[in-house]
Amino acid sequence: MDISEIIDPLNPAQREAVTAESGNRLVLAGAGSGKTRVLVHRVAWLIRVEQAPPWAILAVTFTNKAAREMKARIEEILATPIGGMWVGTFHGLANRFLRAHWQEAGLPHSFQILDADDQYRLIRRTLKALELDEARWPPRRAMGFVNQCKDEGLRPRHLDDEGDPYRKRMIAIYREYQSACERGGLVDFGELLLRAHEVLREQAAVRHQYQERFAHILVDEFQDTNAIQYAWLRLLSGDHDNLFLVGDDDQSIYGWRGARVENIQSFQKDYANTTVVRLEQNYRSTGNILTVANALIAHNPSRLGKRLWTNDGAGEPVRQFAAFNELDEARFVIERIRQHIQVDGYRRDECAILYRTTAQSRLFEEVLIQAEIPYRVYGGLRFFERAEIRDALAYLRLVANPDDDAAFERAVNTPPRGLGPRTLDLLRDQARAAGTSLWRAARDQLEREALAPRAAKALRAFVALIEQQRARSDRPLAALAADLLVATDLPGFYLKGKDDRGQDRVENLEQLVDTVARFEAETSEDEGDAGDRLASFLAHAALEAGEAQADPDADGVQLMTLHSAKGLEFPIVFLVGLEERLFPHSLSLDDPRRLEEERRLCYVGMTRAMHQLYLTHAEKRHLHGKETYPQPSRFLREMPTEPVESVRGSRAQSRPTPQRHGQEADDGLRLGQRVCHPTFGEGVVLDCEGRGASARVQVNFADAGTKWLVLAYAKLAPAAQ
Ligand SMILES: Nc1ncnc2c1ncn2[C@@H]1O[C@H](COP(=O)(O)OP(=O)(O)OP(=O)(O)O)[C@@H](O)[C@H]1O
Ligand SMILES: [Mg+2]
Repeated sequence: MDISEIIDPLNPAQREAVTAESGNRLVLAGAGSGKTRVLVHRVAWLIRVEQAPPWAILAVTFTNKAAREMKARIEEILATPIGGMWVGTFHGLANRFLRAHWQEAGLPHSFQILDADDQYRLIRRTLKALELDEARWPPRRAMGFVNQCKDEGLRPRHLDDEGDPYRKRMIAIYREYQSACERGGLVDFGELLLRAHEVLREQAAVRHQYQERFAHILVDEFQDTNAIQYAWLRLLSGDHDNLFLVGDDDQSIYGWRGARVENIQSFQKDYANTTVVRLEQNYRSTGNILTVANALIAHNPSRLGKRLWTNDGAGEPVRQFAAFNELDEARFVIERIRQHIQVDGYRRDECAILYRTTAQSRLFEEVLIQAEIPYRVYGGLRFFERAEIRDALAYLRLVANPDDDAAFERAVNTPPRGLGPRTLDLLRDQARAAGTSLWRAARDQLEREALAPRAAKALRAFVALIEQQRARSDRPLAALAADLLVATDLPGFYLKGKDDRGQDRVENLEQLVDTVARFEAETSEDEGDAGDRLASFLAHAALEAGEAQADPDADGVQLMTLHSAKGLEFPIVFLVGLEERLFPHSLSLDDPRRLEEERRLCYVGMTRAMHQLYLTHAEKRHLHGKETYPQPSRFLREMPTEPVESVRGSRAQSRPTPQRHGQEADDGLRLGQRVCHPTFGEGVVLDCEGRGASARVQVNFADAGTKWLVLAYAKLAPAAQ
């Protein structure tokens, strides 16, 4: 048996983890130390050497993309397909489980997954049904409450209002929302996990079946599991001591969404016989990048403690750039990317721009478009989230399950059918009173001829459209999707629309038909039983909505939030917007625990870089519609000065007259002179450039940090010496 492919690419510590005998293992190790590699090779080892059948292995990844990559990599090592192995995200796996056990779970055969947007709408409808004012009971807060309860495994019946009227109301909203979900056969993301957990907990036969089946359970990014996910793992594993978990407490960045880094400690307590494996050699980043990242994360007090080292050289210094505004920042970044591509020979997709908030991508996109450099954005508006795609999906969902109220609401007047708000309100009232879906209420109203003739005609046409499509459910899915586009005339509606993206939207709709066809071709062998391919496509759409772009192969500069960069690596990384209130985010400033999480997020961002890391911030930025003068991020101050080098980049590009550096400014200010600014207080002149109206000075203010100011507006006065 040839095992060299499995163990040769590993160092001794990794090898030990990969070839370990059965028993619980926790691989606790820093960024880039090969945790994901160990997991992949472990699966290959189990199949090749321990002769574990693929179907006896369950592997959990953090994204669907990571799951696909893991599967591909294992198949490459083993040179054989591994169909039958369960590999996916917790949500994807819970979905798979519930599709197989819908009866035990008390769900309809073709239950529909609600994504975050649908969930939000349903919460709003719930508030309306309860006659609660959104201003007093913000739907986002209610949604957060529901999701948090589900992540902790709590149903309304488990909750006690503790005499608190606010909490009491939230529980009432949760209860009402949940019954609306039950009526429509709808399952939100939290419900997938909770429901799967309940089935395993309460139905011994099912539990035993899976405990027997999964001889090996492996989890990547364990530090970001929440309470219900951990409980789920415990049930699946039973007392088989077959958990192989890898994680890094310094990279726990989803606490705000219920992830519990404490699960790492709980695991060691709950399973006393766990062997902990540590990996300390980093294979990803240069010495300089590691030095700076290690120094930053050392500012977090509560760590399990580990240090990373590398055999590679120190490499380039980490480079820091202070832009004078966000446009200057974007131009600097794009200019550097151009150099790395043209001079150093990097590919575009080897350069990544990472930011804290999605809104930051827009300016980078504009500058990239101007520079004619292709790019791709992760985590922007993804294919399955676009309005036109959601409209088309709403029809598909009604075909799968007409009781899906969220889909009904979306489809019934898109394109407009002349159904007025009064008719719709009437349907909602009827549905609520009778405890049924909007679809049933609509049919009932039509049967009883209770509607005004115009409304009745419009509604009848809508019901007939859906029923006709339902009657022919044996077509291939792509044919169904194409027929629906014709029957609804969504393309015509968008072409006639006022917004100038009509053509774009029509192309997206056409792409949906292709996507459906591809899905069907790819899954026909895998999910054979799915008498319900449509339901499984819709689940796929809902689960994928969180990630992947339409064209995964495009070679473009990569733009993404720090959160979605988790687990990835790029030769060149730009970590941008390192400013107080942006990063760390203003919402985290008052809470030490959230501040630590922001620091971990910064650490995650830095440790994505292999060869070169840039850290940038702007001295002036439009934020929430206001012009602000942010302080550089505290994270910059927490980094050592040594392998960090300040660069003066392409300022020339955004500055009219770059000549005359470092001399005397037009109105006689000297380098090194102390000056006073009405807002920023006292500082020292560091640099001057330009003449006349465009003359600028760089001042290091004692309280406000270093800034470039236009002399004509700056109202600088010489400070008393
Ligand atoms: N023993 C090794 N020899 C050479 N390269 C390695 C070795 N182990 C890991 N690598 C490489 O180092 C990089 C980081 O590995 P990997 O992504 O598995 O780390 P990780 O610990 O999962 O990182 P993260 O914490 O960011 O998820 C990858 O490019 C991987 O191929
Ligand atoms: Mg990893």
